[in-house]
Amino acid sequence: MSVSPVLALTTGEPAGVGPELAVMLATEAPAAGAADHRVVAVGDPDLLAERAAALGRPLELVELAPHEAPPAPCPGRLPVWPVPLRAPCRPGVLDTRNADYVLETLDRAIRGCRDGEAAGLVTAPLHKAVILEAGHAGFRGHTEYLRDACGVDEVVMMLATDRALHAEAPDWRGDPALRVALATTHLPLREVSDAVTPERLTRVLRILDADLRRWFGVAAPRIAVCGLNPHAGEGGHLGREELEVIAPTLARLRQEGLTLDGPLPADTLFTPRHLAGVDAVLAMYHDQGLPVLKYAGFGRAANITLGLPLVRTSVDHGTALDLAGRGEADPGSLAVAVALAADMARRGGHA
Ligand SMILES: NC(=O)c1ccc[n+]([C@@H]2O[C@H](COP(=O)([O-])OP(=O)(O)OC[C@H]3O[C@@H](n4cnc5c(N)ncnc54)[C@H](O)[C@@H]3O)[C@@H](O)[C@H]2O)c1
Ligand SMILES: N[C@H](C(=O)O)[C@H](O)COP(=O)(O)O
Repeated sequence: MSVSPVLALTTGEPAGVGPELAVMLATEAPAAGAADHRVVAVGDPDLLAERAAALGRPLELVELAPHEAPPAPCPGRLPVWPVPLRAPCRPGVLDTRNADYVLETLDRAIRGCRDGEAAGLVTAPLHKAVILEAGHAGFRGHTEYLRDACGVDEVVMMLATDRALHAEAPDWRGDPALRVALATTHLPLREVSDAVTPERLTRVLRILDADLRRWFGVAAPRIAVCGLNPHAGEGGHLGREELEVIAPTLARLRQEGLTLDGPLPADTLFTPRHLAGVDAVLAMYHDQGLPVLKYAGFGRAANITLGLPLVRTSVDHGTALDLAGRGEADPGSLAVAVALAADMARRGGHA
């Protein structure tokens, strides 16, 4: 009999919606047919109790000692790996004193995955600017932090709509399936062109191909690759990255056996005819790919970090400071992120 995987859920920026989304998830009955798993929140128990009270949701918080097994899942009960806040927190009000708290929750969860306490990591949103303003120069996001913490050279950010999570369901009638991976992640636009190198594209596409097989059960991935420039460079008249970098790299990788379309003009790639039969799209930069994905499935999509030695998923949204503490944020993406992490853990995680 398979044991239900334990997932560590970091509750993210304490002034954002993360803590209350964790409360919502813990107090709602799982959807029929939902994957079997046990969630352990990583954060300040008093903060979670406060948000549960504000939402009027009774919640029993069970503080776990290191390596203590969480109890069986039960709506209204939330096991916690406790990490204390550094300063009192009001919803919607950022405080640089809590930046180290956010990073400590992540470190605790990473340690838990490495030590076999958890089979995967799910992250609620953090606020990048407050971490930078607290003095963590160079901080870019969870994705890059996990890359460095795990000591790997490259990771790939991919967001997927929940249709993609049910690829095996032939009667699905929901949003179109879409998986969008990024060649570059949190970079100012003026640095993107220099970052699109043959070396980076090669690493990213190899990881994407391998992890679609490993985590998503895609036997022979077909990946559509965007150009960088309008009309994929218009034959070199609107930029030469397609001719000099992207196309030659794709040609080399095809010889390795990867199935790659492109480079294709990004404006028409995201249309049903071009997406038919495609398992993932590789966009060259953040706002080339993610607006399309979020238009198709905001609130029903998850963010996955590929290329790590551990399972990591996240929500498709940020800290939503404007909604924090009001109980109005949609927990849909967090539910998808948790279900996907459980699925990935079953396919090949650690614990
Ligand atoms: N996974 C993550 O950690 C993650 C993801 C995206 C953004 N961020 C960070 O979050 C911070 C704020 O970013 P932003 O303002 O660009 O994006 P945001 O997603 O926080 O907010 C954008 C809009 O979406 C709405 N929204 C967000 N989540 C929602 C939810 N669950 N239900 C209903 N509406 C929701 C907000 O109210 C807002 O109107 C930034 O620091 C950003 O870097 C973190
Ligand atoms: N780029 C992501 C998004 O727009 O949803 C987001 O900022 C998350 O990044 P990390 O998971 O790296 O924090």
